[in-house]
Amino acid sequence: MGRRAKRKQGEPEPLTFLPKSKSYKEDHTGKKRKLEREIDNKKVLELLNDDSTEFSENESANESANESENESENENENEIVSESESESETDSELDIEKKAHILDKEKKKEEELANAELQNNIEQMEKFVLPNTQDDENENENENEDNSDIQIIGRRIQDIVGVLNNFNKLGDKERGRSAYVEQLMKDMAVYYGYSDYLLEKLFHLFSVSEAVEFFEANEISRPVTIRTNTLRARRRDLAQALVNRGVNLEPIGKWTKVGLTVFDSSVPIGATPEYLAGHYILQTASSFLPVMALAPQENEKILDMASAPGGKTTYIAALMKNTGIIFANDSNKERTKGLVSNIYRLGVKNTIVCNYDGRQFPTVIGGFDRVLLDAPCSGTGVISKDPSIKINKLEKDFKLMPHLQKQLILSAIDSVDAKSSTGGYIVYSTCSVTVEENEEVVNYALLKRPNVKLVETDLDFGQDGFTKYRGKVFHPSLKLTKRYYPHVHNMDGFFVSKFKKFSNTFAENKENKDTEKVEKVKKGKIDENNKKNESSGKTNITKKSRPIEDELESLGLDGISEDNENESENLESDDDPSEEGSENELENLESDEEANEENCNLLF
Ligand SMILES: C[S@@+](CC[C@H](N)C(=O)[O-])C[C@H]1O[C@@H](n2cnc3c(N)ncnc32)[C@H](O)[C@@H]1O
Repeated sequence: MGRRAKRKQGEPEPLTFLPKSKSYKEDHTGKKRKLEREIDNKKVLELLNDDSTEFSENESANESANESENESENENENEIVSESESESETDSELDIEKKAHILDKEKKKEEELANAELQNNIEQMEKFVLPNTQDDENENENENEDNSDIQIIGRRIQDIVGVLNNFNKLGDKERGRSAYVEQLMKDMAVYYGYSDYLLEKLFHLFSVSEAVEFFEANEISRPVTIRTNTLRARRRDLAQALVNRGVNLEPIGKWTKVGLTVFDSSVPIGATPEYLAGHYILQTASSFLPVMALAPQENEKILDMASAPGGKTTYIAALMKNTGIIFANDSNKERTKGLVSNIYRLGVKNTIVCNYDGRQFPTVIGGFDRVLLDAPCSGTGVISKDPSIKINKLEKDFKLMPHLQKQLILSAIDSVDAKSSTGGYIVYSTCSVTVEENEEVVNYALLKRPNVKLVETDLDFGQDGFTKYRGKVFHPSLKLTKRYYPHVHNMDGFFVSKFKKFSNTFAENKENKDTEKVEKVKKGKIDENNKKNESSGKTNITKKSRPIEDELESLGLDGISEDNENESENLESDDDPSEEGSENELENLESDEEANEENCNLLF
């Protein structure tokens, strides 16, 4: 296990020599932050007044917990509030703006001082020589008897970064920049406790300074965030109820009207009456993004292809106001239990839970208006939550996982009806930041399915996806995909892409189609089924006019309803093709490794 999986007492301080990105610094100011939050709770609630439109009118407000006041009273209250809203908002905004200005000034000053100090350090630094021999190491250790190895490595990381930031002046030209970078990666792998393989993979996503920020951010937990379940509550009412229970919170940011950041709480946030009544779900901020990009509409038919434990499914249901129908699928039967319980708790009534291998979906049911594929992934965006990823993910995983992801993405595309009057969209997301699991998978889908194109995610922040990476060149539209990083956005690392399917056939690109057929024959049964459909010029699309009930009956699935106590048992029927779960699925993929290698090279 990594030596720095969790910072312990006596361990060296975080590497603070680099000016931190704005959002990162803002959100990790500890005690000072907490005091500010306590003063501002009233203002937060005032600012939340405009949330009233969020609540689904279809649901009874009587289901609310303690704050279940008469709904019409609430409506009247809202009207009154909205009359005076602009005035009070302006006042509070002005107040907040003033504070923000003061904070901005302080921050600027701090950054200037930090930069000056950094420059000073660089200038005063003697010419740094890379550690060469064991003797050098021993010498260092003797000089700093009090210091542990890890502290020495920490300091060396700082030194090397200093040199690399001013290589002309401080670097040894003969040895070259790459020798320093190599040493830096070795040291960082030890310091942060990563396998050399993963550290290198992640390191190359960033500039040197940014890489250190990324690895540092992975040592710190992200803020706890919750999503208001608008099927059962308004954010403002929820915030008020939680503040009354001693919870210190504020809206996550302007980009979401349903999210709240919880700074601290005198009650367990996963066991409040509001939680048990389904007014909110604990959900990381970046998990909101794929659903926002999907933009589900009321009365649509939507597939959530890899859905357990249901954070995104239940958000989709809320945006659809419990209308239409969602197929929430997951190949892992065990995990569907959590999905079912979230669906019940949050009052979702438009969702069917099913348990197929997502790669089979086009042979099961098709004709979806939208499909979300929140794909299984290596989890390199959530290392702060699961530090075991630092050493557990092997080279093999970064071949097998993209292989599965590529099969799933084609299946997701084939499950959508391009003729949908309201949709025809596919969102592909992962909580990983590696290029193999993101841009390469999307690029592969574009190549294999010329009947789709990438479109804007409509997410108003995030970094653009890579159009080239370490010698590989992707389709220029990859720029439309979005990347999220812990050190930049103070949320889990995430990737979001959105496709529009504009045709149910893909005869346009004959060359690709032929290549694809050959590969499909290689791959066997599932793809044989697809091939039959393709030769008829169609992807697998169930007629949309067919009543949902018939479709469900033919699948042996009934809707989840409160009347049917045995529902989840029924859903775990024995015709599940993927009982063994994702571990074994990946094992099975090994025989296809050759084909995978081939696919990885198919770049635009
Ligand atoms: C990232 S998690 C999904 C999280 C979920 N979307 C949410 O927001 O709560 C990926 C899921 O994919 C499932 N999975 C793995 N292989 C699959 C496959 N071949 N078909 C369908 N689901 C699969 C895993 O069981 C896991 O629950």
